[in-house]
Amino acid sequence: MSYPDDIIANSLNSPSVFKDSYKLNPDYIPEKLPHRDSKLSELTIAFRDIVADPGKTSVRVVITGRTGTGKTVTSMVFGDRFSKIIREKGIKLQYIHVNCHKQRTLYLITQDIAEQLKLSIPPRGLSSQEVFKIIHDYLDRRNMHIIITLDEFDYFLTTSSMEDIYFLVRLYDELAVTLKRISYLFIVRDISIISTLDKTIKDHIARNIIEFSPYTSDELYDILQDRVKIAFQKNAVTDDAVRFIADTNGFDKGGSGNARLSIETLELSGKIADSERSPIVTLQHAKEANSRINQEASLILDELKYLELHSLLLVKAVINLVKKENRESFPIGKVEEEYTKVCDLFREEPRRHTQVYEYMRRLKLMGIFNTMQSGKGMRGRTTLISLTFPVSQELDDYITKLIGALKNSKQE
Ligand SMILES: Nc1ncnc2c1ncn2[C@@H]1O[C@H](COP(=O)(O)OP(=O)(O)OP(=O)(O)O)[C@@H](O)[C@H]1O
Repeated sequence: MSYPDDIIANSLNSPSVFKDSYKLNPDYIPEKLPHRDSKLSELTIAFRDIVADPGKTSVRVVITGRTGTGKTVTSMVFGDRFSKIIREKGIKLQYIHVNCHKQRTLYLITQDIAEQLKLSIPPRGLSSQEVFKIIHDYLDRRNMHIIITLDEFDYFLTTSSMEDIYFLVRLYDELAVTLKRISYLFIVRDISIISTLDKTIKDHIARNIIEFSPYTSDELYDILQDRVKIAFQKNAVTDDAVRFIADTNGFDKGGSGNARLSIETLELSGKIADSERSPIVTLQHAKEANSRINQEASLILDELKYLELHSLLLVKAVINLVKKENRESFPIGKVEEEYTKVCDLFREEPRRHTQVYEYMRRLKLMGIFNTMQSGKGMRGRTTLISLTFPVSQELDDYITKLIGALKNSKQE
């Protein structure tokens, strides 16, 4: 065979550490969910009113937690199994999962729900309210109940009109029905978005909040070992490699506690091993994969080095808030308040309000801060600030060191 076909054919047939790499894909739903048994149980308890007295109440549950903590996968597994078990008890229940980031408007959400119910809706001319009425009539005719999961609900709350939020959440104030056939599971990354909502909306949502904590390194280790068993050849991944990935991402060791990132690192480690024609995934492969995945984060660390003192104090303020409150975004006023405290701690005179806002604007332009308008459903609109990168103990120490160095150089 001639060049370059020989290379391609050779690589195509070269051995692989993978047995079934699809099982590392984000869309793959694993059979087991280590360390989420208690969440499956909490969800069941929250929704069991549907079984006790079908149609009496519309259950509302909120799942909250950082990215990669298993919110989506756990709710999908729960929905699938719960509806099957309930069906065996003679209650027709369907689980419907809608991603509000993909279906960005109330109209698209209702269309998606109808589609999942295999209900054909005339393509044009009907309002979302009318579509909901058709859905409800359909459920009545079939004597069915549904749990609608609105994943990435933060997006809906921040982009939709007050009217649409009201309608969706307060559904049964608007629809005159005898049996409440629709229950909701709302998934939000940041619970503060709920606490700043109007009381009339909040009361309909925040009755039952289930929190998903970031995974510890031991928890990630178990999750990764499960994937190693199903996705890799026997004995192809060293224990050192798995332990390393679990330790760098474990929340208790200063990582973000993100299972997605950990699985991605495992997959990349395998690809690197394959490209080197190594029959096993070693610690070195895991380290290489980790540094490639974290390259973006290290670019940000580089930028932080060149910040002036008060921008650093602002970054430190947000880090403090993330650690204290275990969430990601904060109203701008709260950040300024924390900044004043940080200044006190470092014996620095805080800058004036307008100057602080100018620093924040620059941090946003540099890609260090993210800003987002709070939802229309919130009392008064405010800007919410978050960091564009995950907080770790290492980062916190690094910023403190940079602040110390700048203060020293000022005194000299
Ligand atoms: N306990 C677990 N056991 C096995 N796999 C898990 C577990 N938790 C999460 N995962 C896997 O980690 C990845 C991320 O999980 P998932 O999408 O559910 O997180 P999430 O909390 O919804 O994240 P985001 O907020 O970014 O949407 C998926 O591939 C999922 O299968």
